Amino acid sequence: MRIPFSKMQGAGNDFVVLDETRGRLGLTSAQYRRLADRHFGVGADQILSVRAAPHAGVDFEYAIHNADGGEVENCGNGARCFARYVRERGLSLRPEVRVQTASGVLLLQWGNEGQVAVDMGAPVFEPARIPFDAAGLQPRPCGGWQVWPMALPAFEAELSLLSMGNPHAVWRVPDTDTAPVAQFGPLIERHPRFPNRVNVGFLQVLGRQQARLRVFERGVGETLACGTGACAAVVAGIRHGWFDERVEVQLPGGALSVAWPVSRHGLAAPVHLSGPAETVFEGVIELPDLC
Ligand SMILES: N[C@H](CCC[C@H](N)C(=O)O)C(=O)O
Repeated sequence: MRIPFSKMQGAGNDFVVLDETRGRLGLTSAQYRRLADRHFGVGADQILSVRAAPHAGVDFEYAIHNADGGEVENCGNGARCFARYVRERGLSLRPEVRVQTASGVLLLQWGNEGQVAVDMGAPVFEPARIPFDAAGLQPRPCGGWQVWPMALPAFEAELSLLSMGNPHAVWRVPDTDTAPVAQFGPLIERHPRFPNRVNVGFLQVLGRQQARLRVFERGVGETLACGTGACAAVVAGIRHGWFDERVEVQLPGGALSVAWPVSRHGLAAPVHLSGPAETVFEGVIELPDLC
């Protein structure tokens, strides 16, 4: 199957974007994996599928598949690339675009110098909705929980858990350069208390409006940036009292800006994410039938 695609990136988090506005391609999980493969395919952290609006309340639908082929609920960097994609292709010239994802509706707004702002919706803290199995655990103050990763010597960390439509665990570390991302990222990602697995953020607080972050993403591994991960880290830090309500987050691939106006709207306040989104190249791939 010959498939045209756009290769895009937001702060180094990279995507293959497919136009399914005239009908679905019907790809299998194995075909999504092949598209994401950096040796046998195009190479990407996620595959984004742009689809026609499923109902009158939104302008488009957007499906997200991780490099492991699994479909997921949300992608913040992908949402900004989505906005650029539909604008560059003339699919929408509106300054604001409403997009249905598997976890809800995102509002995308064009900013200056190619920046795109996304209303990512409100964070969710109830364990059952993250989801997180909290049986036998007492919540620590400010939303932090204590989790013991399995098959490890006495290892214990306080992880702040929340959902941005997709599940996140945030671990504050003294220095992201020395954070145990490769060692503990996969173990926490697959911890049995996370029935849908989890994205793992390693957060360094630089000041009340500055942070550094590395993210071991569910279904991918460490990426150069994670938009929902930046949102989760800032929300957790605000709840802990470490941050003001707008934070610049430095990730290995670039900077993202996150705001959560919780003092005005409470915990149900929407999280706003803004940052870059660029098209790297266009291409066509001959994709084999893979089951
Ligand atoms: N790996 C994530 C999806 C992509 C999130 C990330 N690329 C972003 O920008 O939010 C998950 O499994 O929930």
